[in-house]
Amino acid sequence: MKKIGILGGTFNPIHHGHLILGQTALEDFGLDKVLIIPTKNPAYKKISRNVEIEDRVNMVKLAIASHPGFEFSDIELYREGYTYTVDTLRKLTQMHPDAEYYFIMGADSLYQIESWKDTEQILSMATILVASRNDSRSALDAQIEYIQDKYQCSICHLDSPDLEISSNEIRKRAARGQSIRYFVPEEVRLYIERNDLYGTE
Ligand SMILES: Nc1ncnc2c1ncn2[C@@H]1O[C@H](COP(=O)(O)OP(=O)(O)OP(=O)(O)O)[C@@H](O)[C@H]1O
Ligand SMILES: O=C(O)c1ccc[n+]([C@@H]2O[C@H](COP(=O)([O-])O)[C@@H](O)[C@H]2O)c1
Repeated sequence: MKKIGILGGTFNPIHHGHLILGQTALEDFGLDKVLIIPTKNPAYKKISRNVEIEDRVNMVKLAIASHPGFEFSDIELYREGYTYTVDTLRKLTQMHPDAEYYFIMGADSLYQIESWKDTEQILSMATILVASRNDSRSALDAQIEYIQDKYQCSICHLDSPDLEISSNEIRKRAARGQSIRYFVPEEVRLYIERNDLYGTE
């Protein structure tokens, strides 16, 4: 049975925190591949600086181009209305009913997961792999236990290096004129600069 990882995100922009998270999941859980899925229209989050979905997609494609274990997926790009994970998982399980799905996330997402649409359904269709994000390990363990007990689902801790990198910080650095070199892959940095995505407001 194929083991498929899913790494969804706003990716505004994609950065090394995302890539190392996906790579750790791929390796530590013996996944066959990780689908990198840009979220087109999040219900819960404004797209800062109104960066177009085309730019977020282009940056994802540049970031993962050389990695055979990562696969870009457009599954959320052609859906009307808000983008929900439950719809993505339903579609994937319909298309490949014989695969096992692993939804990869940082701790902030697990703390929010009960506010997501159809949490219980999501947790019945995928195993969650969660990494801490410079937060307390004991608080994350408590959240894992709470969600597992409440929904009788499977959540595994992902032992990924804690990298204090966020898209928000990258946008702020770029707007202040600070370098974002090494926060993102070089091709992504050049794309951001060429298209002045986060330049001074
Ligand atoms: N440095 C990181 N370490 C671990 N997980 C991360 C890291 N950055 C992002 N993630 C996870 O990747 C997924 C997609 O994240 P997203 O695209 O929102 O990036 P972000 O850096 O959190 O963005 P923003 O700063 O704009 O909120 C989320 O589950 C998030 O928790
Ligand atoms: O389905 C939902 O209700 C839902 C609510 C918040 C986040 N998500 C998903 O969680 C992933 C990370 O989201 P974000 O906001 O951290 O970029 C991405 O795939 C989102 O579509 C999904």
